[in-house]
Amino acid sequence: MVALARPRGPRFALGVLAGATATAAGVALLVVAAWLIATAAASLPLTALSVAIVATRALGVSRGVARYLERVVTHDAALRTLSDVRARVYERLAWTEPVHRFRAGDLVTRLVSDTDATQDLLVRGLTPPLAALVTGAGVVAVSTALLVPGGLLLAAGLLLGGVAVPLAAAAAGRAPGRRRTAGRAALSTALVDTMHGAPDLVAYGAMPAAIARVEAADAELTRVERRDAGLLGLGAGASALLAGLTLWGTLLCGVAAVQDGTLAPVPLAVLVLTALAAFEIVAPLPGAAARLGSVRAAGARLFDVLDTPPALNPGPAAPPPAGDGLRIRGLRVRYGPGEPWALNGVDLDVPPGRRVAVVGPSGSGKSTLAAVLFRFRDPDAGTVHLDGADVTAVPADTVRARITGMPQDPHLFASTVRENLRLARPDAADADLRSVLARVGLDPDLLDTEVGPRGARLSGGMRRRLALARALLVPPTGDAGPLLVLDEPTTHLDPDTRAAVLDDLLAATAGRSMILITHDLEALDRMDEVVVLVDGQVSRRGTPAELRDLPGWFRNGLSAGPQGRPATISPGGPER
Ligand SMILES: Nc1ncnc2c1ncn2[C@@H]1O[C@H](COP(=O)(O)OP(=O)(O)OP(=O)(O)O)[C@@H](O)[C@H]1O
Repeated sequence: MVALARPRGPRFALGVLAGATATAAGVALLVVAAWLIATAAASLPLTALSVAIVATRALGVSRGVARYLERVVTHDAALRTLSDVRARVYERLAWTEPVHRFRAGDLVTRLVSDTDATQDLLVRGLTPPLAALVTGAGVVAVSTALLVPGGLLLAAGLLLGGVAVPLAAAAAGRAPGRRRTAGRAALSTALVDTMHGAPDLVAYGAMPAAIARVEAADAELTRVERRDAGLLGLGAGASALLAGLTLWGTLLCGVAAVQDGTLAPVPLAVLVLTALAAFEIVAPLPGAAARLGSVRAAGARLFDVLDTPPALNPGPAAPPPAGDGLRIRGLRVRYGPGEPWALNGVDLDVPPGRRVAVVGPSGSGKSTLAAVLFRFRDPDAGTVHLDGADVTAVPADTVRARITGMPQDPHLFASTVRENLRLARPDAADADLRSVLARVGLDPDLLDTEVGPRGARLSGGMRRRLALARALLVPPTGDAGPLLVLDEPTTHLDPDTRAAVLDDLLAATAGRSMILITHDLEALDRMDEVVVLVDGQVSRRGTPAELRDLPGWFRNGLSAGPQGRPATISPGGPER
């Protein structure tokens, strides 16, 4: 984690310097004040003390200025590091795989709290110990110069308060820190799951159990936090005890030295107040050390996201040449080593302007094909060429500009219809937005309507149509436009709406290259080709009319109708 802050090294060094200056100024202020009071007590003329008086004022001011500078510089460096870390995490998430691997609430915690822990480490765990080291050495040197046993006593006190107590606090805080980080993740996972699934939980009467889970996670976190606070209190108490013991020890040593005549009375006051001030240097360390356990646990969770192997290779920055559409050969994909092939040797051609329907039973690999085309995953074997260029060899965003559409579960953002549409084309004029809404059968006057979280204020049909409108809005890049990949655009719609949406969709996309993944077999007459996928392999391909005459899943599905369509089919059966 510290390595992440390396680019901000000079700023952190300046922060350490400013922190050390602030602490040194605080100690020096007390030392000079002690000398001033003790010397003034000896009734010297006040003018002889003018330098010390000015020094006291200067130290008082410079202490505040240096502390301010330290806070500004270290927080600035830490926040810049944090934004670098966040950018890396978001970039990693854009490669999609962690999104599928982690639960939503857990991922939110990793993104927010665990990333924030980096700041905790840099601001509290890095700068204060280094500043303490620099100032502590200086203070011990001054004390030793005044009285060797006093200096040694102070060194021992500072080592105990600045090293032994923080080490003990770090050891004692390791397990609670881990539990605290895990507890925070458990609470937000339970909360987000409950909020997302609230309608279903209410419908099945499972809400009280879900709330009980949230309460249990909350109670566990509170318990751990309370123990954490106790630990912090113990650390602060131990520091105060050590400070008191060192002060008394120094005083006794100093008084003995004054009686022996080896130390004058004025340096005695300086020595004792130096010891008192010196513990300001190590005071923040036990608290910071006790937090190291949770910082380490948060760092491990953060690197869990950053180290998740990507499902695709981002590719170098070079645009693909314009050309002959999509050409897939021998495509094989699986979701993990040893898992069955979701796609197992698929060939598919979609020349510009051609419309291909991909159908097949549930789990046959249709959405996996869409995921490869949207560049959410890379092929494990085989090739996908778009206009002559291998899609894995060009940046994912370049491919997504030429292959666009609607994933199986499109997301609507809690904003207006206009803003949801502009996601696809930020510079689209209202006239374009109205026209695309009309094309998918939505009222063009809806532009300013708030759709609610995940489009909750729209009907299911309207949500689907809005997502379709967004897919259709992507600017065309050639005559046939970008290849449109629509993954079940009519799912969740009632049969009448489904037919109407498909009709509107096919009319609105006339002349455009398209892959339509669907379970609506009746409406495919306007498609140029139908490809039937079964168990990740192409079992039949042809025009809708040809397939209607061939035995197999397509003909069975058509005769069974929308309600009776077979969900699965045996892999080796004669009806493939
Ligand atoms: N994220 C994932 N992790 C692991 N396996 C997955 C994942 N997504 C899909 N699969 C598996 O890959 C296979 C193909 O799934 P896919 O979603 O592509 O099928 P589909 O034809 O789109 O199904 P449906 O018509 O039900 O949407 C299935 O066996 C499925 O269990």
